[in-house]
Amino acid sequence: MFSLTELLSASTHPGYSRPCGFPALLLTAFLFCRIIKTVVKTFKYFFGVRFEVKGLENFEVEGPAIIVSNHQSILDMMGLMEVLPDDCVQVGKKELMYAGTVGLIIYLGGVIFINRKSTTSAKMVMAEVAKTMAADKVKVWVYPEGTRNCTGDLLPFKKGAFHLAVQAQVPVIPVVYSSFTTFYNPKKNLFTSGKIKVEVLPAIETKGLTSGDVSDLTDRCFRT
Ligand SMILES: CCCCCCCCCCCCCC(=O)SCCNC(=O)CCNC(=O)[C@H](O)C(C)(C)COP(=O)(O)OP(=O)(O)OC[C@H]1O[C@@H](n2cnc3c(N)ncnc32)[C@H](O)[C@@H]1OP(=O)(O)O
Ligand SMILES: CCCCCCCC/C=C\CCCCCCCC(=O)OC[C@@H](O)COP(=O)(O)O
Repeated sequence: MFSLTELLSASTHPGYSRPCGFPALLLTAFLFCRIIKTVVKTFKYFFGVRFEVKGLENFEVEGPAIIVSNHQSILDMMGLMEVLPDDCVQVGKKELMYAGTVGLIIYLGGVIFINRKSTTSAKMVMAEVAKTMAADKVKVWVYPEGTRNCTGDLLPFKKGAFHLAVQAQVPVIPVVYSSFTTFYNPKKNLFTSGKIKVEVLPAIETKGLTSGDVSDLTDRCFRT
């Protein structure tokens, strides 16, 4: 069994690709996130993007949880910095790790990388996370659409996040970003000033649910 700390550092996990020996532990992630949050929060004024955050109290559930949110573009990451709990790691595609400086930031920020091209490997990593997130007392943020989508609508949810919640028997907390379509051009990656609403919704319990309930749980979260 691998702890989250191991998953974030020099894992020898067969389905997990993180260069060995690089000390990106949870504490590093925590400290690093603090720095990035401060920088991004300062820069948002320069970019003219404003945020209206609601429901932050819904993060105050006891113990770990799975957070799921929609994912429209890199702009989400600015909103993320407004709400990201200190005790939270994120799940991301492994290609991000190789994205130069951004990859390094993401790596140090404590992202758990999955290989979307290998269902078996992605499931294996998520199963390890499910086993250890309680001991590590962390929340795990997953983008259940599995890719960026800037149409103003939601893509169907993939079920990994919900399997994870059921396996770990932890609540799911949905987070919703309002649509960027009015001020963001995804093709050119350009945006004008605008306001983004970010709402943290009440937790959905999974205690007592089994793998047979995952589809219903996925639908329920999709509809909220
Ligand atoms: C502040 C510091 C800064 C640092 C931070 C900066 C920000 C960084 C932010 C980074 C942002 C990064 C943002 C990003 O990078 S977003 C992209 C990466 N994230 C994701 O892809 C997450 C969402 N994807 C999933 O959950 C997928 O389901 C996975 C990837 C797991 C598999 O997808 P795949 O397409 O291969 O397969 P499938 O979904 O058709 O599923 C196939 C079958 O398997 C079942 N199944 C699925 N999972 C599990 C499981 N765990 N245990 C048991 N079973 C499981 C499932 O029910 C289905 O069976 P059935 O139901 O049909 O019978
Ligand atoms: C000029 C823009 C200013 C935006 C401010 C960004 C805030 C900086 C904070 C953190 C460091 C950068 C993190 C960038 C993370 C990008 C994550 C991302 O968007 O990955 C795409 C992936 O999910 C899905 O990939 P595909 O849509 O399937 O391919």
